[in-house]
Amino acid sequence: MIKVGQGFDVHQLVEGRPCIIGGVTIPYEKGLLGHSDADVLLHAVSDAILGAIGEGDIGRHFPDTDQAFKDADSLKLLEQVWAMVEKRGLKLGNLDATIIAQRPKMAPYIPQMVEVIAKALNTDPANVNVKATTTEQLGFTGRGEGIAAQCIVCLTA
Ligand SMILES: Nc1ccn([C@@H]2O[C@H](COP(=O)(O)O)[C@@H](O)[C@H]2O)c(=O)n1
Ligand SMILES: C[C@@]1(CO)OP(=O)(O)OP(=O)(O)OC[C@H]1O
Repeated sequence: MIKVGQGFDVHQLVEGRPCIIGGVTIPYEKGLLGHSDADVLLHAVSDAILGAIGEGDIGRHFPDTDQAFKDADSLKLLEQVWAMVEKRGLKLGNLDATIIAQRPKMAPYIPQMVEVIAKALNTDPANVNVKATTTEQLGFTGRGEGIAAQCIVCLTA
């Protein structure tokens, strides 16, 4: 049995916030704005997993109206999402994600992001692929106003 899900998220880039992507704090002049730590990649990963198991999205499980999730560590949220998968006796087949950002340069931090995500999902890093693209200076990502991420996951019995 195979279950697939996809996730997509966007957060605004603003001054005075840390830039946390894939559980890694990236040195940059701006950071992502959100109710939680706004880790756009971990949110896309969480939504893909929730989609695969038919459990809606992270907003349903961790509402942004709940002070409990103010500045929440998105890695902890992902761990809670993954516990729902393990409860169903499923494991990760593979995961593929894309960060859409003009800047900062993600490549130096991607190996660490892969390690973080693989550990949270109790899997070999070989099953986790993270990549990045600019939008060639087009649109909100190209203007550096925000960062987007998308993810697809495959879960197996
Ligand atoms: N924020 C980013 C964006 C891209 N990369 C890497 O650069 C390569 C070229 O990007 P294009 O948008 O011109 O295709 C891309 O394949 C990534 O490896 C990055 O590290 N950080
Ligand atoms: C993660 C949550 C948690 O409060 O907050 P945000 O950081 O605002 O992130 P978003 O992707 O907009 O939606 C999910 C929220 O529930």
